[in-house]
Amino acid sequence: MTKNSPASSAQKADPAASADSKVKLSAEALAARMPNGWQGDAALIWREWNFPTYLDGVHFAERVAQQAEAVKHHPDLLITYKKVRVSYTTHDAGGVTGLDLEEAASLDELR
Ligand SMILES: C[C@H](O)[C@H](O)[C@H]1CNC2=NC(N)=NC(=O)C2=N1
Repeated sequence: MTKNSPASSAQKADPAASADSKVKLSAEALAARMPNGWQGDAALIWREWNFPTYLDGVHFAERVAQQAEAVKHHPDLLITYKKVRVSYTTHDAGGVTGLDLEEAASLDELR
């Protein structure tokens, strides 16, 4: 691929397409690439957000779910009072992949 060639249509259409969702990351690779604010291990990564109201958390979870459906990569969502925990793993790979990291890093803008 030459330097100036445009990204493939698949990458433009589906940003998650660029992240490898097939290969489970090693613990070392994961430690080096863990997105800010996230924690976990090679099996699963998670992060919690606090909200002023319960419904603010529910609406955040809805935005996360909408994005998940768009990219066909679905986190677990635990909605509790004024708090939401999002957990990512790639079921098809048996653990955390680059796609999980990419999706996790993107959620701050949905807050
Ligand atoms: C066909 C469909 O895209 C796949 O089953 C997707 C759905 N959402 C998914 N979400 C997650 N977290 N892991 C997967 O392996 C996965 N696979």
